[in-house]
Amino acid sequence: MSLESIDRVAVLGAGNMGHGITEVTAMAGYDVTMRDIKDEFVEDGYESIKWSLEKLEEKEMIDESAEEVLSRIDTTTDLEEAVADADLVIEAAPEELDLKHEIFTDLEEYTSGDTLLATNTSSLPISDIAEAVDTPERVLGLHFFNPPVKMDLVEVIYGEDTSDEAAEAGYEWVESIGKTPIYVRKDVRGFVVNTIVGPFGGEPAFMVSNDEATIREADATMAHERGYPMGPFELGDLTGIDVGYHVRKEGDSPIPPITEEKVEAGDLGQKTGKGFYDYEDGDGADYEPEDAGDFDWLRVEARMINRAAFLVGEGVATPEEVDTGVQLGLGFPEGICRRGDKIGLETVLEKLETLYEETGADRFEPHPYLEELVEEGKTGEEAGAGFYDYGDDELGPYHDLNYELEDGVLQVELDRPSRMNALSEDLLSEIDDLFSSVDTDEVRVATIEGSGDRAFSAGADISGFADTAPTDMMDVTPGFETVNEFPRPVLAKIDGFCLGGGLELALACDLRIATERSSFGAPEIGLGLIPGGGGTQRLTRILGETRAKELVFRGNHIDADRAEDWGLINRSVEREDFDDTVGEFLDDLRSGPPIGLKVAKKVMNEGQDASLDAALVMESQGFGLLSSTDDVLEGTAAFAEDREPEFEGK
Ligand SMILES: C/C=C/C(=O)SCCNC(=O)CCNC(=O)[C@H](O)C(C)(C)COP(=O)(O)OP(=O)(O)OC[C@H]1O[C@@H](n2cnc3c(N)ncnc32)[C@H](O)[C@@H]1OP(=O)(O)O
Repeated sequence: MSLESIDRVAVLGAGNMGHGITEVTAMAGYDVTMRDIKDEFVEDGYESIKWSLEKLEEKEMIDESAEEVLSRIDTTTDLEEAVADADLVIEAAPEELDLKHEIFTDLEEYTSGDTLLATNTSSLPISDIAEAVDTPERVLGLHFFNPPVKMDLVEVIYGEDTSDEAAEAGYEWVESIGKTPIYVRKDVRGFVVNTIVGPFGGEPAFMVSNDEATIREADATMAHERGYPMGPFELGDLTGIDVGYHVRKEGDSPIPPITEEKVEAGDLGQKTGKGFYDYEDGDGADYEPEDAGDFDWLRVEARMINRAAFLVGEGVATPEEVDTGVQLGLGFPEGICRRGDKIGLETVLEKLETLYEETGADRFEPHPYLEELVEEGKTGEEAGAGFYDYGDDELGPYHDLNYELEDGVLQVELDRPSRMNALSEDLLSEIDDLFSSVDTDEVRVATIEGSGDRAFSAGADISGFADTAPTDMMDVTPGFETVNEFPRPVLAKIDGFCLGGGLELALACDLRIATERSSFGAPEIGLGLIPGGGGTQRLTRILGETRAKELVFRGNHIDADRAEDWGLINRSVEREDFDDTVGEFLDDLRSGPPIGLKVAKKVMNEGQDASLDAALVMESQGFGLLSSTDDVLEGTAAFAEDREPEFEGK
């Protein structure tokens, strides 16, 4: 049982999750059979896949045609036929344990002992489902999020008997389809993501029930001040108030009175036209930033951080896994462990202790792991350690970016795919920190790219704006300047949206290569703003006033071909040629003379703002300085000997 042994996949269920999983599996190049119990279910699922693939093809988000992807999908209503040759089966049937038992009993009969058996359940224990088979070691959870085509995260869940071999094969398979897996090492209710999200909706509902807050206060604070993609009540209305209600009921968790009232009245949210907000006779979730008041957000976040302490302390997941889970699965602006470390775990613990003392409610009882961290003085970033270690003997830890330094190439990936790699305060300071602390002797060239398949970066993180002081908003530039002044060439690899602050970051790089589908713009004017990370100045210098003003004043996007035509980027290339073109640039830059490139960059950057006379002096000083380097001796010797030079940066 390994990734190499997985060629054919069967997905059982053609509903929202089933057909979505089928689609992403086929998109990754696997042959897949989608099975449901009735022809009409299978046909509906297939039509939805076809529609979605055609949209993706239209937007150039897939490298092949919709037809080619569809040619890898078979459909059937016959379970045995669907799974007979499958190496991996993913069950995505309704959430009824008896039904899943029936399916897994049949799977034991129809599949070979080597077939990996996965369930996409979001609420049933994997171990309970695995009871139906004699070989529970090959049963695991692969929990996709809705819709699978859009959502990057998959939880890979161990049941009590799941073997490491099976879990690893599942994990690697998830990576092979371009999704991000996280391990859930124990079969806990809610796995990782739903464990954390519980208090996000639940605690504000208790507070409103107790007249300690209003719905609008809670939503406005959490969305506009704490940066969550939407307020807890808006979220409840969107997912269905009854859904959260049933999860609590099944888990024997106390139910907030307001939730109970809504369910009893049949006001279940958007689907019934009314929930916490009125969508028929009212304006829906119409809260505004000024509704925030003094809502006690710490009470909500302290409970989520306590749940994170449970997950980490009990060995269910690492802080990195918890944080990846909430960012990709829930669109949280940053990881919840990271947030705890920033708030200070002693503050979190104190909040929980006070509430526990005042109310006696179990949900506030601090988890021993949280107490342990605080007792050991690991109270967060300021103390140098918390959930994470912030020791300063190495780079990072970085939460919003990834980097790799190999063979002289520093590859930096902006890692906030659920927010289109929008530049949060953290991400900006991590860029600043990395480019100012990395050992430049080890680096010959750096690249910056976005993670996910949609954007280089869609600009500064708008969700943080309402709560940001004007002085902090003006703090965008230092990170970009560090990149601009980095003594090695920096190349922006752009595939997708490159907007606002994202464009400004790309402009701070020396070279820009983009895929044809990419688009560029300075949309800040639409927000009542102007570019604040060097955009007004660098655009004018690079494009000239006419084109720069068009971009800044109109706020429109231009495509990559026009961007190349205007000189905004060096190359616009087809996606399939992207890596090769970048590779050709990198080969030249990596083998070029480090000091020569450094001086060229400095003189060209600084010369732009000097008079021509002064700039020419800078150039000749640089020229003179280089003439005494070993690299120049090597370059001229290599020329005379008709060989490639080997520059050492001396
Ligand atoms: C000094 C610098 C200042 C600035 O940079 S100001 C910001 C300038 N940038 C912008 O104004 C661009 C804002 N974004 C957009 O216009 C759109 O997005 C796109 C055109 C890039 C894509 O649109 P679509 O395909 O419909 O996707 P989606 O649902 O809007 O975005 C997917 C998720 O990404 C989040 N997101 C996108 N851009 C930002 C951003 N700049 N800050 C924070 N989040 C962003 C969204 O909210 C959403 O998230 P969810 O799925 O949770 O709803």
